[in-house]
Amino acid sequence: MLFLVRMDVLLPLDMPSSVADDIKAREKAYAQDLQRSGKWVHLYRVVGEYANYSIFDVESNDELHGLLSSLPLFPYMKIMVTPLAKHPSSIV
Ligand SMILES: O=C(O)C[C@H]1C=CC(=O)O1
Repeated sequence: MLFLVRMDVLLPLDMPSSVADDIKAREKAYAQDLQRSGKWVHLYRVVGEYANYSIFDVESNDELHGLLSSLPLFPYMKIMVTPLAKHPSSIV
């Protein structure tokens, strides 16, 4: 099952930079593990925003929820999920 996911990162302005840097480092490691596993298929920065658009390929809504809610940045992100279906004109 494919999902388009937008994540907007909203770190508290008063969060110490050492804490933010630790969360971002753990987020990067987790995100790269998921990319290597094939579940996090695409990850793009939104130009000019601290946000990304991603494509996930997972078995279920519950699996996606588990992956997203395990992101170290999860408490600090607004996440929007769009389920994707095959387009009738698509050739892939
Ligand atoms: O930077 C972001 O967009 C948030 C998050 C998603 C992957 C990652 O490493 O951080």
